[in-house]
Amino acid sequence: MQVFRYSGPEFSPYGDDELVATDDTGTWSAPTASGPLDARLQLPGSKSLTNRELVLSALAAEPTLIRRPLHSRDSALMIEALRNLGTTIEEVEGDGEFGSDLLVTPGELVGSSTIDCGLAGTVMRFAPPVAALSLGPVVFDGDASARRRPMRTMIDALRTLGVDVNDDGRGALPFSVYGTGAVEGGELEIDASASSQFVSGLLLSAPRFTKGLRLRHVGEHLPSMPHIEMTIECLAARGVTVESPEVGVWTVAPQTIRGGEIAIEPDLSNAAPFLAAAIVAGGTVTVDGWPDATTQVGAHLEHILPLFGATVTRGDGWLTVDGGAGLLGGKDIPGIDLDLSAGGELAPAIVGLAALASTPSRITGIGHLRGHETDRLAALAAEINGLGGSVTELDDGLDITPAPLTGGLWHTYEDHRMATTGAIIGLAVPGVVIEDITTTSKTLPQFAELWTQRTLVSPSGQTETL
Ligand SMILES: O=C(O)C1=C[C@@H](OP(=O)(O)O)[C@@H](O)[C@H](O)C1
Ligand SMILES: C=C(OP(=O)(O)O)C(=O)O
Repeated sequence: MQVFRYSGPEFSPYGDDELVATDDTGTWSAPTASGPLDARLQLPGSKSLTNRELVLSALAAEPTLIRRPLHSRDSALMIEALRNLGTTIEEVEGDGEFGSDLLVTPGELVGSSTIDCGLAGTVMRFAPPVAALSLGPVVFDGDASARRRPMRTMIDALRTLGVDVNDDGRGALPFSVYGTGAVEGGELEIDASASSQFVSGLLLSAPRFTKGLRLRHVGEHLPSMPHIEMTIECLAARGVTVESPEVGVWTVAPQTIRGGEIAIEPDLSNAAPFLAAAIVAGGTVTVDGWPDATTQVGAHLEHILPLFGATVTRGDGWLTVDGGAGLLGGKDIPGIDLDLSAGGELAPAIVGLAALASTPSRITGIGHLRGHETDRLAALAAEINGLGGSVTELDDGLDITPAPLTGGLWHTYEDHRMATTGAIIGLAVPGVVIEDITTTSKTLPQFAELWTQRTLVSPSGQTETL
């Protein structure tokens, strides 16, 4: 097995032991695959589950041991945020391949701090209701690009609940939450069409509101429903009942949030580029640790990837994608027509595959991706078109027409999923240079290592083309 290491910024040729070409700025020459894969890998924990469990552990009545959590920028920011609010979080030895377990001991919630949200939607939407429960002012800010992400719904929601919030009127970071140690709660209407995380953030803290919460979504769209289901399931596992008397309405009575021991599933959304690699290079990619039942939207890959001609098999704790000969072996990838409103998080990888398809694709229901790490619709269109592709932006999606792609610089817009989408395309298109592969540290710091060492390793143990 060859060893992953950073090397110079120059693109190609890859020496025998130069698996990854990246420099201090994160520039990375995406490896091309030369033959069918036979890869099997494990992935670190789910960002969405880790950050929910961290919040619930901080709000719980007793300590929680979080097993096999994600260690990444987004989880580190959440840990820091909750520590600032009075929670004790210790790293303890665990059995996971990707770092320590976390022992979370809830404390009295205190304010008087500044919380750095980075670019993490989960931190900027889940932590403000916790700050509202704390005593003292809390300033929320983040990366420059985070100041473009929608926050108005949360700011207005907290104000409606009687919490004093000070912002500059843009409905975005930065803002300050003046917690008084308690939130009364009660009836609340919000428009969560820009992000499901507004619903999740409010539901996570709602059991600690004096009167609980009756939350109604009044907007036209509600994206990412599986993520709301995930929130409800995480609460249920801690003994908290959330009722949904009608679609778009949730009620939570004031209840105790239990601690205990919680194991985090692998991040199935981060499995998407690895599984997509089998469709491009051919052969098989297996992800171990695949849960039998899950609320993670990545589970939908089992049904989405066959639309691109793959055979997907799921067994006891694993999922395999078989791409047959693969695009590189002469097998065409069919285009697809898909409403991805439930799984917007998967869209960049799906669009990456669609850009390599032989027939047109239309991906819709993802207008809210304009408020993700970057305007993902604009970014995907610009980067694929920059390589010679033909992508048109729709109000709520993308039209992708087949066109021959050539190598070039793939900009990443500080977006982890832009980087991994460039890697998918780079498997088939020589000369794709990812502007900054370190953006993957947001949810999968090991991406480049796993991509080169685990995915592109042939049965003989030799790394394909590298
Ligand atoms: O609650 C969560 O953990 C998430 C919800 C979704 O957000 P949106 O509803 O804003 O798309 C998803 O895209 C994001 O990556 C994670
Ligand atoms: C939209 C995403 O992240 P966030 O949690 O920052 O919203 C994502 O990971 O695709």
